[in-house]
Amino acid sequence: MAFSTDAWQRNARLIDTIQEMDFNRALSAGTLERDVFKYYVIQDSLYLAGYARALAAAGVKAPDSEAMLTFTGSAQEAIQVERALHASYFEKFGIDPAQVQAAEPSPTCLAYTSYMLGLAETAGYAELVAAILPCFWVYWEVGKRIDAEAGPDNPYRAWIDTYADESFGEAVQAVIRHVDRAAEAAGPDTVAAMHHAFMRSTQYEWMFWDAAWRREDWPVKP
Ligand SMILES: Cc1ncc(CO)c(N)n1
Repeated sequence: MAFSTDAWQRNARLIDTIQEMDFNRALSAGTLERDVFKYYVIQDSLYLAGYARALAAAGVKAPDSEAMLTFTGSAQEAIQVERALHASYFEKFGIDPAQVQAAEPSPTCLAYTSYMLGLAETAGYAELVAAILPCFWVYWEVGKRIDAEAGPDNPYRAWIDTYADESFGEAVQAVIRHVDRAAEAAGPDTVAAMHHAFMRSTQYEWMFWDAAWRREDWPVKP
C-alpha cells in the first residue's frame, strides 16, 4: 500500500473530526464570526511564514529536480497566493499590516511552526515532507467539502475558492507523489518516523482551527 493511502487510513477518524469542527461548520454556513476569522487570518499569516521556510528546506533536501520544483514552487505559492488572499481579508476587515507584523503567534501556532522548522533543521527529506503533506491534503479535503456546501455569497468565498481550486488539488497530488516515492526508498525506521510526522501535523491542523475558534491566547503574560 502506498504510504499516503496508509497514512490517510490511520488518521481517517481524526480527519473526519476536522471536517465537523465548529470553525469549519460555521465557515461553510457563512455564520462564522468575523472576529474569529480575523484572528484565524492573522495567525495563519504567521503560520505561513514558517511553513514557507519549511517548504524551502524540503526543496533543499529534495532528491531530484522534480521534487525541488514542487517544494520550492510551493514555498513561493505559500508566500504569494496566500499573501494576496490574506491582504484581501485584511482590507475587508480593516486589519492594518502593521498589526499583523506586531501580532504574537498563539501557543498553538508557535508549536506547529516550531515543530515543522525543527524537522527542517534536524530531520531528513522523507520525514519533513511527511509532516508537510497534511497541510496540503487536509486543506484540500476541507476546501472541497465546504465548496460543495457553501453558497456563492458566502463571506469567506475567496478562502474557499483558494483551497477548493483544481490548481491546489494538483499541487496536493504532486506532494502525495513525492511523499510516496520517498517512503518507497526509505527503510522501516524512516517510514515509522514519516507516519509519526504525518499524524503529528494532522493533530496540529485540528489544533490550529480549535485555537482560532477559542481565540487562544497565552495563559500568562508579564
Ligand atoms: C494552518 C494551515 N495549514 C495549512 C494551510 C494550507 O496552506 C494553511 N493555510 N494553514
